[in-house]
Amino acid sequence: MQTLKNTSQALARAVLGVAPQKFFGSLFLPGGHAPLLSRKRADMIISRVRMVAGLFAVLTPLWILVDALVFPWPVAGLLVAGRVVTTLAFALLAVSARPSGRLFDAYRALAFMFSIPTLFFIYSHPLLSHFSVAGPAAAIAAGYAFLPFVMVAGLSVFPLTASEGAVFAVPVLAAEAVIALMQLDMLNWASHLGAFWLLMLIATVAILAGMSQLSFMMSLIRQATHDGLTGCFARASGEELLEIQFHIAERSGAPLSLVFVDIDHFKQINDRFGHEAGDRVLAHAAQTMRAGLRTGDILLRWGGEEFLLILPNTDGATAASVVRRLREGGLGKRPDGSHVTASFGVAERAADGAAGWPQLVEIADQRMYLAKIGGRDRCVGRTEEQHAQQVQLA
Ligand SMILES: Nc1nc2c(ncn2[C@@H]2O[C@H](COP(=O)(O)OP(=O)(O)OP(=O)(O)O)[C@@H](O)[C@H]2O)c(=O)[nH]1
Repeated sequence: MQTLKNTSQALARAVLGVAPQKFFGSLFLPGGHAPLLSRKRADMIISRVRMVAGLFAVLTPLWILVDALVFPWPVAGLLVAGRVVTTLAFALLAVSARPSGRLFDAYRALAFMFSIPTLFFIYSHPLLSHFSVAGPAAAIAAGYAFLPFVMVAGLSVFPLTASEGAVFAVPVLAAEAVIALMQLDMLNWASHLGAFWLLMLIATVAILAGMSQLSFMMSLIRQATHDGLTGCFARASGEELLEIQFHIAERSGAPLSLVFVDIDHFKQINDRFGHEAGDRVLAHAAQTMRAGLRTGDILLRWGGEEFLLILPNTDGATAASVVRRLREGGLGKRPDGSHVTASFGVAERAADGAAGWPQLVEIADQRMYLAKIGGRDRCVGRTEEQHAQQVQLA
């Protein structure tokens, strides 16, 4: 049974290029899955929309020559007018779509892009059927009927989930169905049904291609944004996440806590047991911390043996209880069998009046330092800091 499972997994991996769980994980990826992924995906979609729109803004007017040469008047004139409008729409899209990091803008750009050829198809197809053309014009007109096939195949260019791909394919399929219904008296049922079936198959393959792009993109982003040793977010991507979370909290007025974590006497591990043993301790401590967090909490490696814990929608008191839970669970063991401990500094955006995320990090860092000088293996938050100040004054 296990062999069968392994073989089918290996087969699926060979076909899909990634583990099937990862591939199908991208099926219904919600927009807010990870703010970083959403941002990068939105920008990639918009830059591809710009590229495709720019390409068609150049290619569409070139085809005017073919229309003018092949079709009789007034069909040629009407087609040329349609192409001029189409060209202008593509050009407008190519210059106006700007990467904003927002998925909504990416969806809007995609919808605009797909609606241009769909409307041209709805406009041109009845036109060509109405004025019956013959000879080379008839051959070219028959080719124009394949425009919806090109459109659904174009879905494969974008890193989309299955549901997103389906949403963008449906209007094209609907346009094909409407056109077919309008012409039922002229052409036979079977050929329309066959064409529709083929269109659906191409849409399915294009959506699968878009999903595998998304899956590939997700693994590339993961590699680029995560620290190889600990699997936590790396500092650069972590700073981006901090900025996003800080703005979200500022806009909504929600609390946002930050915990600065620094492993105690880590240098001794390296010095006594070697760098590799130190690496193992670091990786294990990070893994233990991650396992103790809620989904939505973010752990990033700030550098060396320092970590930052971003806790959205969490006030200072709750953050302190999160730290208590982490400390109780332990951070693993040193090679000599003693417990790994750390010093923690907690800061909260509103309570500490931080003007920006760098200031919030600075406050948490200072409190972590207070925890170090207070004897290590402890947590210092706003209350403990105030208490220490009162003791100093007294
Ligand atoms: N093995 C390993 N060591 C690292 C890594 N990054 C940083 N270090 C080491 O971590 C040590 C940090 O030492 P210190 O900053 O003196 O801090 P500490 O020994 O933990 O002492 P306190 O923080 O004061 O408790 C240095 O020796 C670094 O070389 C890493 O990726 N792997």
